[in-house]
Amino acid sequence: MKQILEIKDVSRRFGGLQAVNKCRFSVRAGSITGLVGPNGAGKSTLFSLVSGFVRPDSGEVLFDGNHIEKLSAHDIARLGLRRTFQIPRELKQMTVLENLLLVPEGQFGDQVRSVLLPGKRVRDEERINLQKAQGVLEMVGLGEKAQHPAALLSGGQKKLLELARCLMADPKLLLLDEPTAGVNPTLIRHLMAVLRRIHASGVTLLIIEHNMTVIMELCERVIVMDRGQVIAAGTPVEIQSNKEVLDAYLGGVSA
Ligand SMILES: Nc1ncnc2c1ncn2[C@@H]1O[C@H](COP(=O)(O)OP(=O)(O)OP(=O)(O)O)[C@@H](O)[C@H]1O
Repeated sequence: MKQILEIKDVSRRFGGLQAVNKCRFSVRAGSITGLVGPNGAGKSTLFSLVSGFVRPDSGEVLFDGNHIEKLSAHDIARLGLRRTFQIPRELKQMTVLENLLLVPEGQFGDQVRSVLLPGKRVRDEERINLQKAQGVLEMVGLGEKAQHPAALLSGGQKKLLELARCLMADPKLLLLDEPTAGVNPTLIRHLMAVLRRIHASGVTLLIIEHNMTVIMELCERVIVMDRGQVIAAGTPVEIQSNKEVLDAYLGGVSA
């Protein structure tokens, strides 16, 4: 069983607070894995450590067998590991489609050599990216909104746009930070269908989520963190009846 992500004894301290403490787990390639835990457990910090936005104090992170713990966020993203944030970061002044067209890298049109290359090559690339963006917007269900200003999307639609922006980069692994937070129940069903579609297209998903219905329905395996550490891992059913997990959520006061 190939592991696409291996987190080995990763730690990070903020002043006096040990936010992540020798955290250790793996994510199987091709899986949908959940990452859960009470508020402040260190889940988002762990995402930042894995995606290069925050540097670990110690420990190793391997993506597709390669060490990435010292790489920049930009380089990690280029390898095919992308993340979303709890609060989407769309470019508000642009249309939904323009938000996607900004993502592809190394476009001939962006480079000095485009001046030297035949215009057809630039136009061909623009046409390919446009087709890709339209396909991605259809996939997430935003096809009708392509020409809308991103600022006018609902909270749930902004989450879909952020997903779409990630998909433009052809990720192998997507880290999703609370994709359903602030999303209305109807759109949550749609979002879950979209996540299944993304997964079926070959992308591995690691999802931080407080909505247990989403975790139970989507994930084959769940990792539970508390106080910066992994305290349990297993199937959603196993996790639900795990005493340590119940204690962590209830603040250690369960019977
Ligand atoms: N940049 C930072 N500076 C100082 N403390 C931080 C920083 N980032 C996170 N923390 C602290 O680290 C701890 C873990 O936070 P983190 O956001 O990773 O938890 P979480 O499990 O994602 O929580 P939630 O489910 O509420 O989002 C918290 O106590 C938080 O206040």
